[in-house]
Amino acid sequence: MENVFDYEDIQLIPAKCIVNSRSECDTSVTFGKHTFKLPVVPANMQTIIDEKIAIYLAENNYFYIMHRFEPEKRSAFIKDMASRNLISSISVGVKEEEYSFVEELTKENLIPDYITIDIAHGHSNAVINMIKHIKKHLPETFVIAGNVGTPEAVRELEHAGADATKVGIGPGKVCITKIKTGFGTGGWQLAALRWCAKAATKPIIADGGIRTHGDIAKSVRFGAYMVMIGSLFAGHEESPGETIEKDGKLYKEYFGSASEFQKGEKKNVEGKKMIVEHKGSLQDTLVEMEQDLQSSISYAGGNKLEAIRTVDYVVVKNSIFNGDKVY
Ligand SMILES: NC(=O)C1=CN([C@@H]2O[C@H](COP(=O)(O)OP(=O)(O)OC[C@H]3O[C@@H](n4cnc5c(N)ncnc54)[C@H](OP(=O)(O)O)[C@@H]3O)[C@@H](O)[C@H]2O)C=CC1
Ligand SMILES: Nc1nc2c(ncn2[C@@H]2O[C@H](COP(=O)(O)O)[C@@H](O)[C@H]2O)c(=O)[nH]1
Repeated sequence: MENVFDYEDIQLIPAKCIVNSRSECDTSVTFGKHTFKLPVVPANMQTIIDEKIAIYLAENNYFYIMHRFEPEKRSAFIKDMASRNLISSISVGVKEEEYSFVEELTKENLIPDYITIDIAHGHSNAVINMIKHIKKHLPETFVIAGNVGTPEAVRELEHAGADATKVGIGPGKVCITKIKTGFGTGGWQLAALRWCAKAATKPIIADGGIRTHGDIAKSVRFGAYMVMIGSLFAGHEESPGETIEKDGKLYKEYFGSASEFQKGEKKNVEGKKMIVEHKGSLQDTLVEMEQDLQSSISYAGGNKLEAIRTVDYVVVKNSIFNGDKVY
């Protein structure tokens, strides 16, 4: 495999500006039947999203994916979102009870707009069978399947009926898959995204490893239609979980979906728990993300997100921050 690189190793090359103000640049993206303000989705993790945040995001035209760790709440959630005339977007696993859950949704005529199959190793028959099951019972629902890290996996999941695939095994901030198993796209996530995008005929979500807003533009350049982000969304006022005070500073917890803390047992643990600095309001971060992405579009020499997809780039091997801290 040639050209292995990650976010840190790449700089996009500016093209002649065609706008008079960054505010003229349009960051919106169409994903499935809907158009959203940003090509960004907060990770479907329990310390990143809850019902209240989902409503806020949907009301304000941002894409969201509800996590699957309170399975009994999902039907009521879909009903509630429908009663508010908002999109519904949920996650499922692949265990036996999830098959019955999908069938129940059909019986109750609860049709989610989006379902994400949220599994660590998505290149598997378990995921292929679940895609087929959802497409059989809920044919109108847009199915996102993952996670994967190879073109073969993207092709197989698309062939099974997935409407989008999610790329990223091991690059996450609270991930320890790379350490515990020796496998994954950690350290070369951006190159893996590029590799997968070349094979994809449907949209790809880049998942994990985003550390700066510029990484969103880089993901778009290398083939992402959506970018899933955990750690940058953790620690906000609205984020689920307790605020912790330590040495006079405020923090919030962020834990992996495969952490011992999430699982409640020490079995196949591939995630950890950490605390992150309290960041203020989610809305401020979303606005800053939009402004930064508008600026990226202007540097790409366009006024729409599409302009970023074709910009030139250079590989600067781990040197773009010159040893500086990111912020
Ligand atoms: N993006 C990433 O890099 C990663 C993300 N995660 C997140 O952690 C959460 C838990 O993930 P996951 O463990 O898949 O979900 P589950 O714990 O729900 O497991 C789903 C099913 O798949 C089986 N399974 C899980 N991993 C493997 C594997 N490597 N090979 C064969 N079978 C497997 C499990 O059986 P059994 O447990 O008996 O093996 C179980 O039956 C998810 O939210 C996922 O997104 C976890 C790791 C990596
Ligand atoms: N290996 C693990 N990966 C995990 C776990 N929980 C979540 N995730 C993945 O991380 C991203 C978020 O990454 P970030 O760099 O933006 O913080 C998330 O969307 C999942 O794909 C876990 O326990 N283990």
